[in-house]
Amino acid sequence: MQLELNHVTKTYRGTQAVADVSLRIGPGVLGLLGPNGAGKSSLMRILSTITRPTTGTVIWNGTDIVARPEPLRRVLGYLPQDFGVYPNLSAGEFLRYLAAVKGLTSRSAKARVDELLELVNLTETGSRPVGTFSGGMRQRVGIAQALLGDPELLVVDEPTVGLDPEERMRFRNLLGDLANDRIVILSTHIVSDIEAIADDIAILTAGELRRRGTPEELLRSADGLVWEATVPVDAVTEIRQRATITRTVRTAQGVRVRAVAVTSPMPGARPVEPDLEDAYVNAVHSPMAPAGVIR
Ligand SMILES: Nc1ncnc2c1ncn2[C@@H]1O[C@H](COP(=O)(O)OP(=O)(O)OP(=O)(O)O)[C@@H](O)[C@H]1O
Repeated sequence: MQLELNHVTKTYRGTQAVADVSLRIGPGVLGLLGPNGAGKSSLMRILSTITRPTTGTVIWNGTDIVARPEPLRRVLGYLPQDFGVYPNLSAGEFLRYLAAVKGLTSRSAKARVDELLELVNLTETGSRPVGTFSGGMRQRVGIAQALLGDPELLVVDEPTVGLDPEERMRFRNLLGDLANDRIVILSTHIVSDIEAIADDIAILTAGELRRRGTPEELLRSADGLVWEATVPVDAVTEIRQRATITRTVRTAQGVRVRAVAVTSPMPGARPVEPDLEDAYVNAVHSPMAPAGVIR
């Protein structure tokens, strides 16, 4: 099971959304992390064969998905960012409808839908229309529809947008559990969405792959670059001009500032261990790192 992107670019009428991205992806969770507009959705639409790359190739188990999309489509589950539901149908009705569209027989569709409703914890919603569901419940319907065909490749685009913290956590756990024997690609701009479940992280910004590695490798890439100091409130604006601030906490003594910089960016700063948020901010804001892509 391997997905391979070779020098993939995507240009929309003059806007370069994806710039020369090469990646080899195997089983497990790949967290695709990047700010808004980084090109995550464009890349995911390419992987889902919804759109074609402008240049470059995408190879699924040896087959070029642009020339022959069918082998990948048969094993693909996709949850797009703008996933829509038929609001008057119940979760079961909606999923059985999609199963029929996918070509499942009504008997196997019923069994599969019941199994998936159980998996995403929506069995109890009965005949309640999906239109009355919370954001988190709708996203769980979205994941269930992506899993209808028991996909080998599951692509989920910013699935935690609009979820409350508890729903977000449940959703993350569900995705982590699903990754055992398939490739799960999850895009987000929130580091904590992937921190606990991704064993592989790719950071994209302005269409470029800035870093690729395990969480440990990414942490190491920010070693020696993270500083903390408590400073007067009015010093923060000036520090911001010299360093990328990743966190500020008000304390009785002033503001505790955490910042990423090559050298100490403020008086009295002490170096601290980077966390993944620091490593992400460093990857996005620093010029292309000397090491470039980690692997
Ligand atoms: N269909 C399109 N036509 C023209 N420009 C597009 C189209 N889709 C995306 N873009 C542009 O390509 C760039 C990358 O967008 P993309 O949606 O892939 O990024 P993203 O990382 O998913 O961001 P977001 O989280 O905001 O969706 C942006 O500048 C966007 O405006």
